[in-house]
Amino acid sequence: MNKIKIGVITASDRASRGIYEDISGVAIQDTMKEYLKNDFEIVYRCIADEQSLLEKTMKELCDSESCCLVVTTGGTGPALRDVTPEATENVCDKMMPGFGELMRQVSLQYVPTAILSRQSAGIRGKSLIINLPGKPKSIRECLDAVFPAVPYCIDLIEGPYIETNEEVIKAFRPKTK
Ligand SMILES: Nc1ncnc2c1ncn2[C@@H]1O[C@H](COP(=O)(O)OP(=O)(O)OP(=O)(O)O)[C@@H](O)[C@H]1O
Ligand SMILES: Nc1nc2c(c(=O)[nH]1)N[C@H]1C(S)=C(S)[C@@H](COP(=O)(O)O)O[C@H]1N2
Repeated sequence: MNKIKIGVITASDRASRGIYEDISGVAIQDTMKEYLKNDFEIVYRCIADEQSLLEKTMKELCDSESCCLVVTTGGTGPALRDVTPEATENVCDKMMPGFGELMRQVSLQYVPTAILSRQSAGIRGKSLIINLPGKPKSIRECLDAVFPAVPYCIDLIEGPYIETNEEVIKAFRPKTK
């Protein structure tokens, strides 16, 4: 069986130019290592906040690399160059607004500016794309909230069966009988 692939896309003008280190992209990778029992491979890209480049990269990770999950960080706010949600919407067949709703609700416990994030999620083919904000500390805050629903979502789009380390994060799968 092929190894599961997880895509990580950092959308940051400055991290992509090497002005600062991409702490958030690394935090997503570290979180996946903690969460997942499956053997998996990360497909990582750190790119500028350019909508066409974001769309091209999302398509590449979903279609050519066959990532069952693609997690993005950055570019979800109101700034002129923040276009990650638009890119996500353009490449997705269907949007999954519940992810953004829950992440904003949980994030409000940490920062009042959580309402500034337009983060969302959506399905492209057999891939789930989830947007996270750019701030390094937001990665775990958001993923801990939504990840319990991710394995079942991937079941429903006919992706691989994802198993989690239950002492870290517990996947919820509704009983089918
Ligand atoms: N990938 C990242 N790694 C480390 N720190 C980050 C990253 N993304 C954002 N940050 C930090 O969070 C702050 C706010 O994030 P925000 O996404 O608004 O940055 P930004 O100024 O739009 O980034 P950029 O100019 O690189 O696109 C940044 O100033 C930076 O300190
Ligand atoms: N959990 C969490 N969510 C958060 C934040 C945070 O620090 N933690 N920062 C907020 C801020 S200040 C902004 S501007 C928006 C958008 O961030 P982005 O443009 O880096 O994606 O995310 C918000 N969501």
